[in-house]
Amino acid sequence: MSIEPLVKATEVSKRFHVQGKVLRAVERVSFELHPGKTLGVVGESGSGKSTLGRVVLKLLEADGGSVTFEGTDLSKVPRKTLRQMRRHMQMVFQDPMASLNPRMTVFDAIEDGLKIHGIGKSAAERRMRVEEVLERVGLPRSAGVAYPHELSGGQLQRVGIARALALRPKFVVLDEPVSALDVSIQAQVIQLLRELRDEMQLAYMFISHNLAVVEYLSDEVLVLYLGEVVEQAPVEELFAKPSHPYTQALMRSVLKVPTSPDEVQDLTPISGEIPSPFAPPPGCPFHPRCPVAQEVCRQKKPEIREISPGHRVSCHLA
Ligand SMILES: Nc1ncnc2c1ncn2[C@@H]1O[C@H](COP(=O)(O)OP(=O)(O)OP(=O)(O)O)[C@@H](O)[C@H]1O
Repeated sequence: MSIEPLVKATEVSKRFHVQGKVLRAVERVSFELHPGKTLGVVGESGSGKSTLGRVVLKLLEADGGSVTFEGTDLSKVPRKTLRQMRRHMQMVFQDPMASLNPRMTVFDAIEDGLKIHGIGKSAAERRMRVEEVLERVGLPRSAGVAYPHELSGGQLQRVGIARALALRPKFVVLDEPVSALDVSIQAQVIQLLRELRDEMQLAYMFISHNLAVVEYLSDEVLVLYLGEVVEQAPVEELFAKPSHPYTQALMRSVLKVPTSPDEVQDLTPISGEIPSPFAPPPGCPFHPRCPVAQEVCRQKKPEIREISPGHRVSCHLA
């Protein structure tokens, strides 16, 4: 493993201004990501996962903190350089249909990306590259002539992945890449993502609201609540010793990968509503929903602290 991380985020924050009010979408998030590794990002809807992904790729401007890619501070690179860097930093979305032009064939959609980034000297070279990547993501060559509406959800997501990977990126943000797919197809696509990562030494930021999906692919996990990291740990550690009540609640609220066909799983939805991001509660932002909250949690905001190497938690009681 290289000493220098491929991607490094330091205290990254992003605020939105909506009708005169400030919404803290991402608040002081830090992480390091190395080639071949996956950072899982989990949290309920509105916790800031997509915003974090976009800020890290500089599709959105951060308000605070910094992001470096291969040691280069993204806030300091000129637009032109950023455009050139983009091929190495790609994003795959939940809904591939929305990001594909309905009037473009799969082949053209993938080739388009190559043209934009000036990859492949000739049409023949680009064709080879498109066919190679289609095959690599498990699509038949004939898929190239298909239009998006002719493909299934799983095939479309493979196209989305192919389009990103044709550029041979180093870092890919996967934003809920399997959430729209049937459960049986989810496993296939996740397996594919894992193989591609290992083969190409890709670094992933894998965004999902489902901890069970994140577990299989991640090396480290960030748990976000109202834009803030409440827990951050190596994946085995997080699942062995989830230490924030929110992480524990998330774990109880999603189906695990069954260990036997007749295993019965008890699902407990997280109680209470997510507070308004415009007016987060005082003290610990999770206290109104926390089953073990005490007076201190209502009064004082916990600082994130390390409870064992690489395991950080923001809870008074952890
Ligand atoms: N462009 C925007 N303008 C204003 N508010 C925004 C914008 N984008 C996101 N937000 C708000 O920022 C917060 C974080 O949103 P974000 O989409 O990052 O969360 P998420 O965890 O990805 O949720 P989901 O799983 O639903 O996509 C939410 O309160 C959302 O309403």
